[in-house]
Amino acid sequence: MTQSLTTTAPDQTAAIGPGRLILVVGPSGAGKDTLLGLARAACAEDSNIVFPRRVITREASASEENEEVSIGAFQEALTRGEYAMHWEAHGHCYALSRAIDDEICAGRTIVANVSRTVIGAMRRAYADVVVVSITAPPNVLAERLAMRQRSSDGRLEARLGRTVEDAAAAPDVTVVNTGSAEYHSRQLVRVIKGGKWDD
Ligand SMILES: Nc1ncnc2c1ncn2[C@@H]1O[C@H](COP(=O)(O)OP(=O)(O)OP(=O)(O)O)[C@@H](O)[C@H]1O
Ligand SMILES: O=P(O)(O)OC[C@H]1O[C@H](OP(=O)(O)O)[C@H](O)[C@@H]1O
Repeated sequence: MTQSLTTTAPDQTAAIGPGRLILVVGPSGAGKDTLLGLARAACAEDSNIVFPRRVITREASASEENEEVSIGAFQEALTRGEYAMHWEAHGHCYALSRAIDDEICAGRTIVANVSRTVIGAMRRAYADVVVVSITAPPNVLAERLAMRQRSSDGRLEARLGRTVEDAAAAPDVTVVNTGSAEYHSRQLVRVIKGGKWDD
């Protein structure tokens, strides 16, 4: 497990700051949205911590209030440069709006569940990036996805089989989410607030 919480982009003049960008990543079923939901509630009183809604080409559901867009609207917004980052996975397109850049320029902390494929580019684009990997053993992932029964998930074997091989995707902090979600969400909150995470 690694604990160097801050990554400084090589070209400080070009990087967007001074606020922090916290990227929560990990395999499907690890518990990213669960821990983020609990952390969001714990940070509700702090207006300097922002959990932006993701833009996704799928319907919003009980497990996530994403901004739902059609594939056409997504591509038009992308062409207009409206997204700070975007990626594709599991047959859907995802993005975070450029509005996060204004928040980061104002010194706020942005916390979001993103693809491991965007980490390298985000480390270069932003001045203060922290990557938090949420993980669990493969059998736990399989059990959790089977239990979740989200209708838009598609074939669970495909979700479980997805891997991202990218040296730039190495996390700063790893949370093995096999204890209680409440316990691990408190670890995430400590990272979000800039403290030691495993006290
Ligand atoms: N610590 C935990 N203990 C038990 N169950 C958990 C824990 N964390 C999450 N879960 C459950 O595991 C399932 C998957 O969690 P969640 O949807 O948060 O994963 P995810 O990493 O966001 O997955 P995806 O990338 O597919 O969206 C959910 O049903 C959730 O309730
Ligand atoms: O495997 P990689 O590329 O790291 O992650 C891809 C995407 O998979 C999950 O999407 P969903 O919210 O389950 O649809 C994550 O939230 C992430 O956005």
